[in-house]
Amino acid sequence: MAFSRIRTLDATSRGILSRKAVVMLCSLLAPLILLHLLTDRCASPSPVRDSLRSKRLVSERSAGSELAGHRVAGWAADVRAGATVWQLPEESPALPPPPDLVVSPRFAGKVSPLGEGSKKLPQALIIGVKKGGTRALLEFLRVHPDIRAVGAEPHFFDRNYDYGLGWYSNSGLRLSRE
Ligand SMILES: Nc1ncnc2c1ncn2[C@@H]1O[C@H](COP(=O)(O)OS(=O)(=O)O)[C@@H](OP(=O)(O)O)[C@H]1O
Repeated sequence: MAFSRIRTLDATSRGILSRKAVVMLCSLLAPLILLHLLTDRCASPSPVRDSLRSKRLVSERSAGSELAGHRVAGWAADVRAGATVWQLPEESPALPPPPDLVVSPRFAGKVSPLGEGSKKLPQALIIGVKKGGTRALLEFLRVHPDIRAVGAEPHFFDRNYDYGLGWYSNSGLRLSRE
């Protein structure tokens, strides 16, 4: 009698346990599947970006050379890498007109002791997180007589990359000395 009661209890607890296991498994799998779907969605290519970056151009290192149309010859990245791959836009029909660079009133007119120069791509970039002290670094570097620094942050890599190097080099900034 007592033995059969124990067997009945065991069967019941086994059922409860298996149901709990199924529920736990589902609650573990559901967020994983959701995460997978979300990451897939984020990683899916943008049609605009794809159409803009369909053309690739390998530029060889050539210090001091200038950008001519879609032909890129040399830049600071080349100095480090030896050669770099640029994805240049063939056309930009879907993009809004490129933004004008707005120079902060604090730095307006502060170009460099070198005065105006020709439009060239920069030979060095300052990259940093917000409030990381990049402005202070820029201002220290600007004091050097051989360094010409921009007064506005072009935000080329984070906001305006799709406008291409043409926009970057012709964005109204005189970036380096002739
Ligand atoms: N050397 C040094 N040591 C400690 N802190 C420093 C230094 N140089 C700049 N700062 C502080 O950095 C803040 C500005 O950083 P950013 O120029 O990157 O600002 S911004 O994100 O571009 O607006 C700004 O901080 P806040 O004054 O709190 O805004 C600066 O005071």
